[in-house]
Amino acid sequence: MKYIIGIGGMTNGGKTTLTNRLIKALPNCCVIHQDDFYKPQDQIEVGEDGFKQWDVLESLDMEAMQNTVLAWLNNPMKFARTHGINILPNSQESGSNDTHILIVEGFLLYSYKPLLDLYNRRYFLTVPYEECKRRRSSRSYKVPDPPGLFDGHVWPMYQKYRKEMDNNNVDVVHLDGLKSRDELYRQVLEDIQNTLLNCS
Ligand SMILES: Nc1ncnc2c1ncn2[C@@H]1O[C@H](COP(=O)(O)OP(=O)(O)OP(=O)(O)O)[C@@H](O)[C@H]1O
Ligand SMILES: NC(=O)c1ccc[n+]([C@@H]2O[C@H](CO)[C@@H](O)[C@H]2O)c1
Repeated sequence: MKYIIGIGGMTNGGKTTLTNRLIKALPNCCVIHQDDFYKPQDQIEVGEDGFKQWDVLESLDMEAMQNTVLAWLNNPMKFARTHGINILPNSQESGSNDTHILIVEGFLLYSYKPLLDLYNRRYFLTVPYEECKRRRSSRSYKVPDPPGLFDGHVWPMYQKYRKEMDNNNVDVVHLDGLKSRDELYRQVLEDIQNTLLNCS
């Protein structure tokens, strides 16, 4: 069986941290990071607000990301091999040989319709505004945030896409990013294991 798990949510919600723990624990598990599909910097438009529009869907090559997901679906073993992932089961559970899991991690996962129905489970990590801003201020992205980006672009775009997701009633499991890394890991691992049981 093949399962696709979405680890979505706001910037600095803790998606990458959680994902890195999960891939170590799950059998035959591959990962796709949405950030790897950013268009080249010179193709990121400057908005009316004067900021480069890093936090809009158009800045990502979502077709390329979709094709990567489809490549995994078509042949998870080959995908794992070509991405340097050890495909031997790292779990002692019986049957894990037939279980293939793909984790897709990113901040705008559920705003791209063509992929929406492919997820077996969609998680959504959030933290309050102040905590998000605090965590973001200590991060350094490939392109550093210019002054004012968080309040002028990042947060308004989060609110816009979040509203759309809520209005479209996208079925997500909300996760409280203020919980400890261990607690989140235990909660999601258990929930994924239940999802595997229920889907099989
Ligand atoms: N549960 C947690 N509690 C406290 N801090 C956390 C937790 N999870 C992650 N962090 C910290 O928050 C910051 C952001 O974490 P992480 O990179 O996992 O977020 P992200 O959602 O992947 O962000 P982005 O999408 O912007 O790359 C990091 O400094 C990380 O160490
Ligand atoms: N990965 C990048 O190239 C990049 C460059 C500039 C800004 N970002 C930020 O990454 C977050 C998503 O993980 C978004 O909030 C972007 O602002 C990423």
